[in-house]
Amino acid sequence: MSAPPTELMTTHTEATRPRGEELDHQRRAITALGHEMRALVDATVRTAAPAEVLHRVTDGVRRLTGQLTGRRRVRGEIPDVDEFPGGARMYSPVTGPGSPLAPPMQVTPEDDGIVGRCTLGIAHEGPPGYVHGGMSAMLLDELMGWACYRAGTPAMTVSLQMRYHRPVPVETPLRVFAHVTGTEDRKIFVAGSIGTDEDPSIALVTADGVFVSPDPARTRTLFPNTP
Ligand SMILES: CCCCCCCCCC(=O)SCCNC(=O)CCNC(=O)[C@H](O)C(C)(C)COP(=O)(O)OP(=O)(O)OC[C@H]1O[C@@H](n2cnc3c(N)ncnc32)[C@H](O)[C@@H]1OP(=O)(O)O
Repeated sequence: MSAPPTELMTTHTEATRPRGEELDHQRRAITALGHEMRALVDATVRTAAPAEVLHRVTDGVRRLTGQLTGRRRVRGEIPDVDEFPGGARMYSPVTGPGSPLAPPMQVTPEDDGIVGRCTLGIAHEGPPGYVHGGMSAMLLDELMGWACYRAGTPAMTVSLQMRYHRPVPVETPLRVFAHVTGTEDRKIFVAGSIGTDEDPSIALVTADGVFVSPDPARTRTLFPNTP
């Protein structure tokens, strides 16, 4: 019998999902590769190497990509190493230690809200020396989503109003903050800000968001692979 098309394959069953030591081992390996990939991204956007070197590196990277074989995750599939919603997301573009795109931001609950810490690099630059405005929105959107989850209501952004007061420096430890300011039925109102770790009292960027907790039927349609 031939193998089913990749897009029809299901995720691992509960019985085959890695646990304990095996899960830790897999997550450490994912984190190590993510770390090296971020170093590669940083080197890629900084280098002034001549074209011959870039061509040689391109060939090497293509060979490495070819080694990442095995079954490939398909759209909507929740990785076996993740806990969704509200737990580890190894490949999140914001918090995922396995993502070459993520800073990654470390998230810690605090009494009055939720805090994210990260340092962005030149790969995240907009104006020279400063963070791209879309990156600031991405950090805040993610952390404001965490604030909703922490308040007991996983929710999705329906509106995010950004205010850019001062430019956010790259290569500088940042403190992102989010807290729920109110709720109204399925709507959650969240405020957020970005400052530097050194002087978090100066808000460089602030945001007001409206999040909506989808009703159960909508959640099942949007996330059919959620346990
Ligand atoms: C579930 C947890 C997942 C967490 C993952 C991490 C998330 C990180 C943050 C994100 O990046 S989320 C990704 C970006 N957001 C989206 O893709 C959401 C796209 N929007 C939708 O899919 C639907 O709008 C949604 C499922 C969220 C809600 O659809 P529903 O059909 O359940 O709700 P409905 O449209 O009836 O709206 C509910 C209420 O919100 C109100 N509303 C909708 N859009 C609004 C808006 N833009 N501003 C203010 N209020 C708004 C709407 O008027 C209504 O108010 P009332 O009940 O008082 O009438």
